Amino acid sequence: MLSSRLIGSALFKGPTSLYILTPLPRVCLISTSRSTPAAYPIRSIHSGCQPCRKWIAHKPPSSSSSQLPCSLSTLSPNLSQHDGREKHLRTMNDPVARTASPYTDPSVKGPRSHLLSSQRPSTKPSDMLVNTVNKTGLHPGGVVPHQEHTELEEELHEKAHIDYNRVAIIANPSVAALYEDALVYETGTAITSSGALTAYSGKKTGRSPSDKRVVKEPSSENEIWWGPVNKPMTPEVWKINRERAIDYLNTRNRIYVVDGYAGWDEKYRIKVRVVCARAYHALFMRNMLIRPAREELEHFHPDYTIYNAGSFPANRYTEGMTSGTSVAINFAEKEMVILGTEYAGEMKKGIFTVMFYEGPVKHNILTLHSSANEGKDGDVTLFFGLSGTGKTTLSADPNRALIGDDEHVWSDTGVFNIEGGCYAKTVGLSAEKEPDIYNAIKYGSVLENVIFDPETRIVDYDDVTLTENTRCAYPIEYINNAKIPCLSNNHPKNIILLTCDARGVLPPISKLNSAQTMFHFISGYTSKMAGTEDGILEPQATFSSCFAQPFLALHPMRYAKMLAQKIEAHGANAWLLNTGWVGAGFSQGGKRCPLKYTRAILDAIHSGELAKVEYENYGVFNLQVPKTCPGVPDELLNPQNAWTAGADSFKAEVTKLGGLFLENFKKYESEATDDVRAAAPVV
Ligand SMILES: Nc1ncnc2c1ncn2[C@@H]1O[C@H](COP(=O)(O)OP(=O)(O)O)[C@@H](O)[C@H]1O
Ligand SMILES: C=C(OP(=O)(O)O)C(=O)O
Repeated sequence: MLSSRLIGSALFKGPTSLYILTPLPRVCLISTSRSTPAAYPIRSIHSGCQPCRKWIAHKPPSSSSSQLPCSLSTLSPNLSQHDGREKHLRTMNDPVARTASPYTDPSVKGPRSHLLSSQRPSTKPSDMLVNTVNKTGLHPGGVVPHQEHTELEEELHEKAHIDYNRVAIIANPSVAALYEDALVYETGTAITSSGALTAYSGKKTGRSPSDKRVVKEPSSENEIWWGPVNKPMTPEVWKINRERAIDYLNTRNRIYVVDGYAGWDEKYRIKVRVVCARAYHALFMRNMLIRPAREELEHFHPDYTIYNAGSFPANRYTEGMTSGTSVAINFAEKEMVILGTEYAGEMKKGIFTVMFYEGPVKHNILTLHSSANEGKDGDVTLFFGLSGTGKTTLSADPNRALIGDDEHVWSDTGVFNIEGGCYAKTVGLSAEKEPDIYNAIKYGSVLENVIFDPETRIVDYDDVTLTENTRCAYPIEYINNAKIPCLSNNHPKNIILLTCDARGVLPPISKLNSAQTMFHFISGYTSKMAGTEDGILEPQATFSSCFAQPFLALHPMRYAKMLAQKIEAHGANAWLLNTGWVGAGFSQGGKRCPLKYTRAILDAIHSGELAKVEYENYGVFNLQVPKTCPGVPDELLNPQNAWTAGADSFKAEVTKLGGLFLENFKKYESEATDDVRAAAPVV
């Protein structure tokens, strides 16, 4: 029978855990997995119960269940009859393999096992409970007066005053453990029919660029591109916000730590630690960072740390705060603090900004807001583009190996991905149109803000009730033809500047000369699509230099000049590809260029066929437009021929857009060369 204090009304087992439902409104979660390096402290989930803070140690498979803390054998006499299953639980691997070195040997100890003390605490049940005091019926676990800490815990305590005696620090947990915690503690989480965890990010369902701040401090002050993208924060305000975030984390019963790398090239990668309050955020970053081998987690000391206290607001009365949201980066302290937004994309884009700073400043390498893939003969294509222009969709190509979907670096030896995962938009997703992405949404993936059927848990990807910006984050190896490690030693052969022109006047594809490439890279024109940024509800013309303005740490011309040098040195072909509206604009009854045509254009670029066809000049923008392209109707290729909303409106729209380009370029004109200035539209 169950121990009288823990007698429960029901008992069920998950893959790594034993749940004891007690008559009180509480659930006790006892990890039974001794193969999972991130073993949990035994603690009750409801807020009032003092945790039993002994770890379940990793035992060799031969050890009997009686050696488990709290003696599972006395809790359930039937357990011994399930030896086979127990053995399976003990040896079960984390189903989402670590990219670098899949962890297959259960005797390999994870970071949890690395206690600072030479003596591991006893796991004998009698010893385990002896040290607890003040046990009551309400708090049967009592209080543990003393405990030892892992290296990781000591580091968090020292650097950030994380109260490791009160808060359970769950370091690098398994996917299963994160699922369980998210489901138990976080409103709006569920498992969908395909096995993904779906989470709700609360009020903020997109990034908050106007709440981003960079700490103004001597080491980086002269490098940063100060202005609306990088608004300064004083070191004093930084301290206040950081303390507020840490105070919040210290009020939690459990916090999560995820360690990983940013950058697949070992020479340039940075070590990142995420400290957060939500299991959903931990799983998101586990997917998005490069997952280190288990042994590398043993003594992982981060270069950069993110403190994500997104469920707690910034104090609006703190100097310089314009809302309850604050996303702040400190390049001197190498830290990032998030308050007042639970949108997970802030973390990945924060690390991206770090790479936009560290890449050029420290290593003279070029950080790119682009996806990348590689053909069978090793030819690399980069797809630059702002949010929603098609980086993720178009880089997932059954004929080409995926290097990455969003963030890359062009170094002197080739191209490497910064991330270990992809963050795909799921609005309108279907198995037919985007099979690679659709099939990647499975166990281990994190869906964000989607709507699902309460009975079947089938997701309706067309339902935008919570946001247009529904997303899924999955490890890159979930894409079948991902190239792992995600890098190429070849320099790009094709550079594709993606734009999503909601006016419908830019051609679906144009060939660019090098001056035009620089002009369009510096301009970074697209229509901002609804959703990804807070407050954008319909397409809006925007110019975002280097197709990455919200993430740039340095002046755009620094990146542009580096790109010009690289294109010249390596002789890449460049193209402007409009994935936006054809036939007419968004408001005039046009439609988005069907994906099949965009894909046909890319196939023709990669096969070399498009380079061989006849071209014509497209006025105002002076772009070279192909007259034909295999798999695409001829009339679609020239917007003037495709236009259905009347010749006058076409002329007006082209002229208007040309004017917007000219107006925007004024701020870069003084630094541009004559040929780049001459590549501007003529209106
Ligand atoms: N012709 C097209 N090319 C690319 N994407 C398209 C096209 N038509 C519609 N889309 C949709 O636009 C969105 C592009 O988003 P995504 O690929 O995630 O962009 P990014 O990675 O650049 O943010 C996807 O939802 C995709 O299905
Ligand atoms: C996650 C983002 O990037 P993208 O939309 O390009 O995937 C974002 O801009 O918030």
